[in-house]
Amino acid sequence: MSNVVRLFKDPPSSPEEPPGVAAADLPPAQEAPPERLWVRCSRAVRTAATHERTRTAGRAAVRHGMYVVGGTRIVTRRAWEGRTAARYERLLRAAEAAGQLDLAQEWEERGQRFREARHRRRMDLLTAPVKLAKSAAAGLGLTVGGLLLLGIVLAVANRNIADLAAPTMALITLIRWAVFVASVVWGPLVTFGPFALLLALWGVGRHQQAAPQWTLPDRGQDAGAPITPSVVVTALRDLGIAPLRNAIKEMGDAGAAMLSPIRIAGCGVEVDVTLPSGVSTNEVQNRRKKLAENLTRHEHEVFITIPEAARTVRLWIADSGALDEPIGPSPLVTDETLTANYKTGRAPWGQDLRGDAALISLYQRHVLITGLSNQGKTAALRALALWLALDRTVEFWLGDLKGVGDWAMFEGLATVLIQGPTDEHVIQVTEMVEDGVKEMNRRLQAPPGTEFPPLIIIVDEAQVAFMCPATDEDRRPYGGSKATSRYFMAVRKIHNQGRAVNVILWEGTQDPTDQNLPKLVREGAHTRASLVVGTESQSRMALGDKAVNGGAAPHLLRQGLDKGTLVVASDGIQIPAGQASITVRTHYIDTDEAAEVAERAKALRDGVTILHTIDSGDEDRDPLADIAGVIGDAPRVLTQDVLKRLATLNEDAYGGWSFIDLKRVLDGTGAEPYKSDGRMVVARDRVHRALANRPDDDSASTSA
Ligand SMILES: Nc1ncnc2c1ncn2[C@@H]1O[C@H](COP(=O)(O)OP(=O)(O)OP(=O)(O)O)[C@@H](O)[C@H]1O
Repeated sequence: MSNVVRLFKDPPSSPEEPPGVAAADLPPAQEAPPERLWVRCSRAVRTAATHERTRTAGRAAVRHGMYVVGGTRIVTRRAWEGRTAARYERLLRAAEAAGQLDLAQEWEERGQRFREARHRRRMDLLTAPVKLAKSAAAGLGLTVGGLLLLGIVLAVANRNIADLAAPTMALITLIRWAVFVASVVWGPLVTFGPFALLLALWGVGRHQQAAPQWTLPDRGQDAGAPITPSVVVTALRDLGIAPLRNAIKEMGDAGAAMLSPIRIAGCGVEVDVTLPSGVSTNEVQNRRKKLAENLTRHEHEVFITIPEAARTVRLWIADSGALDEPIGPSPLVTDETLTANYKTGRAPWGQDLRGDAALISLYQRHVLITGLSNQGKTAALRALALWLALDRTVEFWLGDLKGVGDWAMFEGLATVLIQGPTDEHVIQVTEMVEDGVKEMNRRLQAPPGTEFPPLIIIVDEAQVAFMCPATDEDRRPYGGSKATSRYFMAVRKIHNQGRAVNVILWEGTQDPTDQNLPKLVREGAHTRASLVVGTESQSRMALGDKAVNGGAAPHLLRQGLDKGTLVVASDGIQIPAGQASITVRTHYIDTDEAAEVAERAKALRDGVTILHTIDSGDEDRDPLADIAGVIGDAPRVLTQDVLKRLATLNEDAYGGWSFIDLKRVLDGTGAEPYKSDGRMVVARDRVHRALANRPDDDSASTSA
């Protein structure tokens, strides 16, 4: 290494010495110059002064000092109010601030009465000295007279004249003792009295927490503390709404007059707050997070709704953490005997926040459920369908535009089941909904009074249909929201007229936008429910302005944590008076449980033929084969159901068919319609026999 030329005379020492250099070989480390004493002192002082323990001690000292100051203020005020009309004035102002004019009038009258009584007492005082002197003279005379009389009685009884003065002397001795005791006690009383007074004032101040906020112990410690009127009033006062703060300050101790009694409501409490004039309900609603924090709760644990009464907000405050507890399983899963009734029944969907069962009527209501992805939309929609499947009169046509098997259990239950995400599936779903329109039109033309079995058309992941770019041979788009858009127009028609003839559309859709969920489609649903969504504007799309203005806030639910929690706006569910929506935590029915419920529903019904696709129906039909196809495995099917299924299979060929046409085809085949239990049916075996015995058998093929 001797040929290495060093570029630096004194290379700077590296922070880490190369390994292998013995410590002894190193030059002695250069010692840092000693710090000045004042620097060290000031640093020590600063460390000590800013240490957490010092701060806590400092806060405690100020706090307890302020308790005495606050206590003095409170006691003085109480004394002052006890002697003057200030109390009545204060309560009068509080009632005025809260806009309670009746109450204000009452306080004014009471104050007036107090002043009159005080005036009378003062007038009485003017004549009091004379009265006092007179009664003192009378009292003295009576006492002296009484003592003398007692002395005379004693002197006569004891035959001793000296006893005449004995009672008077005894009284004088008593007075002397009293003076002696007072003089002994006086010294300590004078010494300790002020301390006792301070202690009493401190006690009052501590009880009322009369110290600045920053000196009080951390509020985090009492997270989840019980909700009392004073907690609610303080939380409202500190909300940052100036008129509310001033009004509450004016009210002083009377702030709780704004509150209704605090009621236990499910896993939380509920209280109505009548706001002072000048404070609007949505100002409070907009500060939900702050209010929740002031109440030592998380934002999602406080719900603010607007009840009927004017200028009133209803707060529902959850017990801390209670909303994170799961709710129990669905009655659909636990009660194997459960059945449904489309017209009169209500689906057991979940629980509201009060813990009451949330039951929803699905009778003649189009349904729309929205939410972000993977939050439980399919599960919520499916739970409704599973319940309704337990009414055997209900027919389902189902299109699942995700197609990963979420609805697979409806195989054998739904008359039409389309599962898949491609444009081809969208086309089939569109045709299914268009067939729904035809069925609706057919029903609308039926004689008045005709009863129509419910037909529920379900499209899950409907946004896929709206966003589909495919067009048909006439260049009409399947997706989009133009007047030519086929899916959109079919949905609109059913929304407009399907209800009365029981052709009902349910849609599940994800992450709504104006493009994937057009306004007219949103507005067309009678029951609108939303899981968590991203923004308030999405909440408005999902539930409508009215519900959101009334406090519905699915955008404030927590993504991932509030799975299955829906905000529902519908007249089919009981919503507390004055509110526009209700929050429902739905029972979760997983896919396996759903399959079990579906099996039960199937057991309630005959075999139903599933049409996995809708035929476009241009080819020549074979009516007998088609009849066999739509009968499926059921031993016999009502003629009207055969007609309906034929029409679903191919509207063009069979849409206009009546019983006469059916009879015409079956006449002479040996499979003619016949009466069973008083109703006309077609038997599967007979139709199959007719098919088999047909001379020109070659064209027979079922289209199922
Ligand atoms: N009521 C519920 N309670 C608790 N968890 C639920 C509930 N509903 C759904 N989940 C959970 O959410 C997951 C997603 O549910 P689901 O498939 O219904 O959501 P989705 O919104 O339809 O999803 P996607 O966006 O894929 O359509 C389920 O696997 C389940 O774990």
